[in-house]
Amino acid sequence: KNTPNKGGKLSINDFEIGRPLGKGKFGSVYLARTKTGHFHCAIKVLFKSQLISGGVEHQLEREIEIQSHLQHPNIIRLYNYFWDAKKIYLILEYAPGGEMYKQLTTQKRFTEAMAGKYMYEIADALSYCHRKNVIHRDIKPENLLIGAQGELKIGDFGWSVHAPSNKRQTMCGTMDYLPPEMVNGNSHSDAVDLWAIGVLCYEFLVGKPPFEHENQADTYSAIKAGRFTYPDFVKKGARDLIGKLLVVDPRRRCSLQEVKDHYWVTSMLDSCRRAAEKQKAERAA
Ligand SMILES: Cc1nn(C)cc1-c1nc2c(-c3cnn(Cc4ccccc4)c3)c(Cl)cnc2[nH]1
Repeated sequence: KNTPNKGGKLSINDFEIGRPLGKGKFGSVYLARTKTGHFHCAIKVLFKSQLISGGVEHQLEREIEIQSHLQHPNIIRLYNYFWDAKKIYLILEYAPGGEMYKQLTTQKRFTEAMAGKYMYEIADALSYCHRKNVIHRDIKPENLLIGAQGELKIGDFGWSVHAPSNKRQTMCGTMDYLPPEMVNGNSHSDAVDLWAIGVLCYEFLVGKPPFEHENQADTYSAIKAGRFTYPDFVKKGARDLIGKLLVVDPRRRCSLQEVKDHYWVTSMLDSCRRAAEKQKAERAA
């Protein structure tokens, strides 16, 4: 019934639920809007029973704790959460552009301008996280979304649910993004995110990750050796940046600030901004 909620306690009755956006092991994500004000959001519904049988309730607490305190234009906001007898509801920022992974699959690979802009945005988001002592540890296209202005949004802090579409076969537990120190079982630092954005940049430009091999053993050995090759169409500037991130020794990887200041990233960012200006001028004309 549509009685406004009493006493201000937020509940699912304050929202109108729309189509499913993502489905997964522990629950689903729905498009939703508030009954008052029609504010659009994404509601992630998780089943307590499955969280407990999955032994992941503490991970959820940590993810909520982390994501509710992060406020950055390239990170999906966690506005609020509440629960009822059987479920936990996370009220998340809605990203109208959908999943980065789907964009990449459809386009096969991104232009240098798009890849460079995305690299700036994710480096900015991660340096914000690292300043708050948060390591993402799970950067990959499946965990990225696209905002209303086509900007990259880190969509999930370790709680990825699978969208209805069938994702990459190796999706659950793809190890393409694992850095050598994690493959070797060594302790890891925020440098794991540096390695992951090196893999991401390569995949944005090439359409597949650099260490992908038929069998796991070859992927592991390629990662541990930092062994990969570029197709001819990958240009010098991009190779320079990727080469500074895909460094086996985590201490020798370039910093997020160096990614943001990298000559290839800044020149791609400028060309994106010029293209956007031109588009805006044409629309206004
Ligand atoms: C799907 C989809 N298509 N379109 C047009 C918009 C969306 C959309 N989905 C979301 C979603 C959404 C849905 N599922 N998931 C799980 C997930 C997490 C990270 C990457 C991918 C999937 C998140 C969110 Cl939280 C927030 N905003 C979203 N927007």
